[in-house]
Amino acid sequence: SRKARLSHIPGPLLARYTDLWRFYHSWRLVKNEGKDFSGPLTREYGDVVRIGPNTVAVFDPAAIPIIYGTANRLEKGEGYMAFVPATVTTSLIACLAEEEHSKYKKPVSHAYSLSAQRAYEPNVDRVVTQLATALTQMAESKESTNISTWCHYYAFDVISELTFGQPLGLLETGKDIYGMLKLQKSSTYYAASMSQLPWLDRLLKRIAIFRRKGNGRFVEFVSSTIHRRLQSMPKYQSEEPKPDLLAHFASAQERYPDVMTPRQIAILCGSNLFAGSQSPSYVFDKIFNFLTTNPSAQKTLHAELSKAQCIYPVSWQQIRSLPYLDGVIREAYRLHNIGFFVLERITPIGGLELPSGHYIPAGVRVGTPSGAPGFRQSVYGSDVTEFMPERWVQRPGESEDAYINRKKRMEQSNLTFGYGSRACIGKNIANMTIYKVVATIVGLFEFELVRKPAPFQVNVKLHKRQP
Ligand code: HEM
Repeated sequence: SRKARLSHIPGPLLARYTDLWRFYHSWRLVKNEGKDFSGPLTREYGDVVRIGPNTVAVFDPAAIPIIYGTANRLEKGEGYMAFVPATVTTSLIACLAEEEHSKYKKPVSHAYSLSAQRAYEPNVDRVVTQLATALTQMAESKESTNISTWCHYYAFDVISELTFGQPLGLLETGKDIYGMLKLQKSSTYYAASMSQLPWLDRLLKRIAIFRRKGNGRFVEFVSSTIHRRLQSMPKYQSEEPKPDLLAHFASAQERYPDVMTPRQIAILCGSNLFAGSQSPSYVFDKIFNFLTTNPSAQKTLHAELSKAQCIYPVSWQQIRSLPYLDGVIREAYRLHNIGFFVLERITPIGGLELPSGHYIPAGVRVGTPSGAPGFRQSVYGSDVTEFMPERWVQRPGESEDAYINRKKRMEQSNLTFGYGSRACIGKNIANMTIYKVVATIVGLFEFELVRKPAPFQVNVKLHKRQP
C-alpha cells in the first residue's frame, strides 16, 4: 500500500494519513509569511520528511540537482494546476509533462534572455520615472504614504509595460483601479492551499462560479490591448531588437504557427502579469520594511550609490554589481519566500535515490519548498532569520578565495527562482526591474518610518535628497 511504501520516511503522524496536514500548514504559512518553517520540521524529522500520504519534502540542498536537474527531467505534480485558472492548461508554469513544456517554452525563451532584455530598458525607465514623480509629489505635500503599496503598483505597471508595451495605469491614477492587489492576495491563499489538495481544486473549478475568467474589466483591458497591438505590430526581422515581450511572441508566430496561436499569446501575457508582479511585490515589501527600520542601512546604500555617481533613473549597467545593493536584494529574495508549496515533481519509474541515501519509490510527489534552502543554518549561519545584506559582501579580513567559496555555497543553497528547465523564465527581467527601482528611489529619497511596519504596510514620510 502507499502508506507502507513510504513508511521509512519520518514525518508528522497525521501527514501519513491525510493531505489535510499540509493543506492547513500551507495556508497558515501564507498568513505568517517569511517565517522559517523548515527549521522546526528538520530538527524534528531530519532532511527528508513525509508531509502527506504520498508526498515527501526534501530539505537537503544537495538534492536540488537530483530532483530538478536536466539529467532526470522529472515531471511536475498536479499541485501546479492550482496556480492557473480553470480554462488555462498551456501556461508554462502548469505544463506538467516535460515534453509539453519544451514545446511551449521554445518559441518564447529568447524573449526573456539578457540580450533581448537590453531593448526593454527604456520601458523600465519610463515606469521608474513615473513612480519617482508620484513620490516627489508626496514628498512635497509632506503626506505619509505606504511605500509597499506604491512598489506593488510599480510591480504591476512595469511588468505590464514590458509584456505588452503599456502600463496598467496604477501609478498614474495612484489607485488599484482593477482590484488586482486584492485579487492577488486571495489567489495566493487559494493556490497555496489548493495545491495541497489537487482533487478539491479540480472539483471547485468545475463549479460555474470558479470558472469565471476573474476580474472582467482587467481581462477586457488586457485582451483589447493585446488585440490592438497585434493589429498594428510592424513586421520584425527575427534578429532585430524588439520593444517588449509581445513583439517577440508575435514574431514567433511565423515560425511556430501551431503553438503561438492568439489564445496562447494571451495566456502567456496574462500569466506574465500575475507571475511577474506577485513575487516582486513581496520582495519590495521586505526591502522597504528593512530599509525604513534600519536608517543606517539606508545611509550605507545611499553612500554606495553616491560613490558610483549614479544618474537617476539609474542604468542597469551602472548598478548591477554594487555589492551592498546586491546584498539588500539577495536578502529580500532569500527571505520573502512564501508558502509551503514544495516545487513538486513526480519520482520516475524505478524511483529516486537521494544524496542522503533515502530511496523514494516511483510515483511519489517529491520536492523542496522554494523558501527552505535559504533558511539553512549550516550554510547561512545561526542568524538565518535576520535580514543582513552584509552576508553577501566580502568580510574584512576574508580572503578572496574564502569569500568566493562562501558565496558559492549560499548560491547553491537557494531555490528562490527554482532550478533546471522549469526555473523562473523571468529572472533576468525581475533582476533588472527590481535593482533599478530600488537604487533609483533610495538615491532620490530618504524614508522616515511613521509607524511600526506590518506586512504590506510600510508607512513612511518621504524626504527628497539634495542632488
Ligand atoms: C522576485 C521575482 C521572482 C521570483 C522569486 C520568481 C520565482 C519563480 C519560481 C520559484 C518559479 C517556479 C519554479 C518551479 O516551478 O520549479 C517561477 C516560474 C515562473 N516565473 Fe518567476 N519569479 C519572479 C519573477 C518573475 C517575473 C518578473 C516573471 C515574468 C517576466 C516571471 C515569470 C515566470 C514564469 C512564466 C514561470 C514559469 C516558467 C516555466 O515553467 O517555464 N517570474 N518563478
